Amino acid sequence: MAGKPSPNYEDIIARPNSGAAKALIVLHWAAPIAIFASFIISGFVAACLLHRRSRDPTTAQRRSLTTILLLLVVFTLVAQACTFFVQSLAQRGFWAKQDSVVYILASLFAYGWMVLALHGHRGVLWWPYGTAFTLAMLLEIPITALQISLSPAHDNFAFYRGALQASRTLFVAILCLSEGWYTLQLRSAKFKTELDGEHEPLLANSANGSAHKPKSDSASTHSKDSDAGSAADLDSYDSEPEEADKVKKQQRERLDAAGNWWNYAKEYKIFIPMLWPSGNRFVQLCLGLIGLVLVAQRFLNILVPRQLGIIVNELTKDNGHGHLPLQAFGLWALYSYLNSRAGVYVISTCAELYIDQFTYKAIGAAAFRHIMTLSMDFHNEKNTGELIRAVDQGHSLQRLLDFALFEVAPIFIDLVISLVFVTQLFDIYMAFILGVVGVAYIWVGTKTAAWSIKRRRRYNKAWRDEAKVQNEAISNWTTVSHFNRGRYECEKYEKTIDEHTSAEIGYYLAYHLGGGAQSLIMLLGRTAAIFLAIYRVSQGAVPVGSLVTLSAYWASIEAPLTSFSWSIRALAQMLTDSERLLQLFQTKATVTDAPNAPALSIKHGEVEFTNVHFAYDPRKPTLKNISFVAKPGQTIALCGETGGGKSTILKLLYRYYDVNAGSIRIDGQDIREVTLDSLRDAFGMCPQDPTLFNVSIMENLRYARLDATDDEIKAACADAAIHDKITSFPDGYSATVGERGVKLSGGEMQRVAIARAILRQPKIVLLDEATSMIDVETEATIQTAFQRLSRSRTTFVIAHRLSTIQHADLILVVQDGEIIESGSHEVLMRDRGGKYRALWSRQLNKEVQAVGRTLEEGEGDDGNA
Ligand SMILES: Nc1ncnc2c1ncn2[C@@H]1O[C@H](COP(=O)(O)OP(=O)(O)OP(=O)(O)O)[C@@H](O)[C@H]1O
Repeated sequence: MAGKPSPNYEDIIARPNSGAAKALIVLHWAAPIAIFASFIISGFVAACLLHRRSRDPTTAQRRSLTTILLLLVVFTLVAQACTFFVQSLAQRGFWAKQDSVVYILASLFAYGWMVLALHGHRGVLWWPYGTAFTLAMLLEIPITALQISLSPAHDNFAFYRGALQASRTLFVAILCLSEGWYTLQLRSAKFKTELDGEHEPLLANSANGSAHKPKSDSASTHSKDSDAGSAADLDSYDSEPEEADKVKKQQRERLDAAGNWWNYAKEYKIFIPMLWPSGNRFVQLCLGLIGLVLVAQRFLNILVPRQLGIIVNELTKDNGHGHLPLQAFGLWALYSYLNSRAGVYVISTCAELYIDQFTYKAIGAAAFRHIMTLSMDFHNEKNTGELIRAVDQGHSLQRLLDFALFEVAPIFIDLVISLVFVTQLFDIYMAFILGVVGVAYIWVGTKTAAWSIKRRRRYNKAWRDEAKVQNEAISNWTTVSHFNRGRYECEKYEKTIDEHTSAEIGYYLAYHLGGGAQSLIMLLGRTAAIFLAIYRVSQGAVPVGSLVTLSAYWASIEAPLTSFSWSIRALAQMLTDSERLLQLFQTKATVTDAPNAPALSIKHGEVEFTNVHFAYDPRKPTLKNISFVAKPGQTIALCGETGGGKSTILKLLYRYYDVNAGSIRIDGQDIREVTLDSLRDAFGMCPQDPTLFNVSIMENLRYARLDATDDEIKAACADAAIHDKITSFPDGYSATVGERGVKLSGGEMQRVAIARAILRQPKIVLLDEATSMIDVETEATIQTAFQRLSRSRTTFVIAHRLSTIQHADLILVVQDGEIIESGSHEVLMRDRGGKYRALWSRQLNKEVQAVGRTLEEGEGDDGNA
């Protein structure tokens, strides 16, 4: 080490070689490090243990008192530093002992950090302060005792330093006591609240809703905001179920606001299987290669500037003698090449490409698979534009693995290496400058990240809103034009663009201002380090090559710090962007396979509904006590007024939803106890409003049975009375149908859907108003195909046109979620007061009136003629 020994060592302390003096040196080095480490570690532990930042009414007062006392501590340190400075000016040859300087500088750093941390958030996490103050008091007392006992007599400067040291110990003791007092106060307040709670009724959310109301505003603030495992959690147990989600959301927001990254990041473990290539040897090899390159880079970062210093030292030694340091230069050239983008970096950048592609596929495929397995309730609520953007933004997680392994880990290693290297090159003061610059740089980076994350969230929301408005207007263009709302939609869209751009500016301003502040810190640090290096060279303490090495090495110091701060911001951005993807993955399908469920086996096709109850919304029952048996091969018709629950019966049979009570069995097997795939494979469904993919008609038809031949598809189309129509299109079966089939008429779409059902040759047929948009003449043709399709297959038909279901084996009349009549057409028609008979007569009346009107119009025309 190149440190200069103290010229007047005895001036500073008496008995320099005594055990007491040695103990003081050890305490000087250890105390600030231990105090700072205890503060950081207990902060980390508190965050992991879900301790919340306290925002109770005493926080402001407690924070002010702690700040004042901490500033007094800082003042004593600054004053002590001044005594050394003034003494070095006043007494020639006086040089402060290194351990005393390190003690003062490092303590300044530790207490200064605590003051800043105290004002970083609205709330304060007090636990780390309590730990650090207790430790500080335990260490400052022996330091004070040793310092005073070792002070030389009649030395004014030593006397002042002793007095300052003693006052600092006093301030730290007051800090300790005040922490203890406030903690006890809070404990007793909390205890009192709990006791009061015992007098409240057990059913907190009683009918009048007043039982759980806080007694006063301050009590409410206290219960919500006090620390660890606090009343916020209790609130969530006591609230109404629908409130629970809201409370959870608020809790999460508080965790965000508290900066509790550990808990926030823990939810992301869901993505680990997508990021870690457990089954892919090649990608694992790529990861291994990157690891090797990282180790090599750590060495090269030091070897290149060190070699330059060696060249300079050789040149200055033999200045003007024509000696060329060829070997040193050759090594420098080799190290520089290896450390360049043409060297070992090529390996890591190529390997990264494969890792990125792996994660891209893993995340994209998993998200898509998850969306496809979600149940109908999710798909009814979803917004397609938002969903697609959530998956897109979720891809930023791709960088997460690179980030964790190849950026964060090397940064810490680089920082430790650089501290050791500059200490070895110069002295502990250089390492101190580096440490302060590093911590200040990272601190500003962290603050900027926290500052910009809120803006980033707003920016993301504005971006999604813009996509949502755009998507809705474009996909509902017909409705927009029906109501001539083009201008209204344009204005609405422009507003969302304005919100998006203003949120974008807010975010990027925060981002760039933070970057500027960090650059300034780096510049100041560099200036201080170079100045110290020049000073040490001018003193002859180190060779000039060390200055050159430091100058060249500074880039290697800056790089990890810059990427650390970038990485924090990138992590914040990645996590924010992927929040929605996380929510998506956390959404569970409500209809799933039971564990080890067998496949459905259909021998006869008997379907039995037993006391089925169901509601989309628990407040309004949709189906009540539905029971019937469909014998194998029978056709069951469902009719009744609109909204009665007919389609819901088919949806339950298809297991779009699970029944709330009762059961549905096929050949004696409860449909909840067989696999969904095997169940749905058994059905051929013709929905009320079929939709088609924007591909050719042929491809749309083949979707029903992927291995169907062209001839089979054409035969099915002929049965569904659509073959001739398709061949009349200019492109025939190759014609594309437009988005969701808009190029086909409603009747044509229905016939394509019928052809699909015929092609599928299912075991059970479900026809939900399959011919509602088809004219009577064509329907008669299709009926023959239906009869063929439903022969020896259990068939369910929903139809409003009763003539189409009169031959059904069993007709169920559904009204307000109940089966009010059942039987064959003949049986139901016999009941004079029955609903079915009434429906028939109403429909017949309508048809007679229509025929009458047609005849009248015909006669009128004849008369006119
Ligand atoms: N996804 C849903 N969420 C909430 N309520 C729904 C949903 N689907 C249908 N409903 C409601 O359930 C009730 C029954 O609807 P369903 O579609 O089964 O009636 P339906 O008898 O088939 O009517 P229609 O003859 O008009 O097709 C209606 O009141 C409807 O508004």
